[in-house]
Amino acid sequence: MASSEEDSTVEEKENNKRGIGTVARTWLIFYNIAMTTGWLVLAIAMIRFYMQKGSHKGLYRSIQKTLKYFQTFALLELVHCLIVHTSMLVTGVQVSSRIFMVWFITQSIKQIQNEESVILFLVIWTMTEITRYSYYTFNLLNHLPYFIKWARYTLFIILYPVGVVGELLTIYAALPYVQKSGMYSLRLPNKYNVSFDYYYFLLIVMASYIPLFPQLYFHMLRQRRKVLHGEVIVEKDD
Ligand SMILES: CCCCCCCCCCCCC[C@@H](O)CC(=O)SCCNC(=O)CCNC(=O)[C@H](O)C(C)(C)COP(=O)(O)OP(=O)(O)OC[C@H]1O[C@@H](n2cnc3c(N)ncnc32)[C@H](O)[C@@H]1OP(=O)(O)O
Repeated sequence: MASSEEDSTVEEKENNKRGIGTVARTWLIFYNIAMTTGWLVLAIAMIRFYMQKGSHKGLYRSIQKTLKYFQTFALLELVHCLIVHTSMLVTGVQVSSRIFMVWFITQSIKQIQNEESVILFLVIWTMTEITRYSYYTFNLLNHLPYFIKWARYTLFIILYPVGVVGELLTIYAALPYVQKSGMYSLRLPNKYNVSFDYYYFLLIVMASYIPLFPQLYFHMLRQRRKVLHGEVIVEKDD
């Protein structure tokens, strides 16, 4: 009895430290378990597909539903910024670039779905998200194994740039199809009198990785120093 009271006091103290209430904490635990499970299902589906077919061709098609579902669900992370200590700007860039890759590139341009680069970013995203969501879950439960904490704040050093390479190569592979089909583009003359060229938009998106990706990467390096080495870091307000 005494011990369970002590446990709940420790838990309350941890929650107070994070500044989140019981309802928010319960929701986050549910969300993080659901997301860990989703990305684990994706990992198993990819491994099974590759073992059965011996090729990556058709892999994206076979997992697209699960991917779309769980990556889109991650939009909720923008709402979570209101309850956890995280930057809305950093989260916004991260989530929107992923949604963009799934819906406006890979899903929209069927011809590129069998590119190796698609498998590259899918594998990298999957490894990252299984680690990240299991870290959040165990952390919220106050039972965080050190290796998960270490993996969360170390694997990204390699996974982040490799994931970016996969994404950029995929957008690059999409360019000729976008140019040829004129998809999502609006040519003049039209009744709105505006023009939009998705091909050039994609070139701008690719170029925007140059200023934006280092911000995300250095943010994670600062988080690493804070969490693994206990450094006190003063972040600028977003
Ligand atoms: C419309 C066209 C748009 C085009 C835009 C083009 C932009 C191009 C640049 C973008 C490039 C991105 C490429 C990317 O997609 C490639 C990859 O992802 S490759 C795979 C490798 N990736 C990673 O390793 C991802 C790393 N990124 C992240 O982890 C997050 O996304 C990030 C938002 C960067 C994390 O930042 P955050 O500040 O949240 O860090 P922490 O995880 O340390 O969390 C801080 C505190 O918040 C608590 N927290 C956060 N979320 C939760 C949650 N769900 N549940 C519970 N708690 C949560 C966390 O515990 C920390 O709290 P405390 O400090 O109290 O412990």
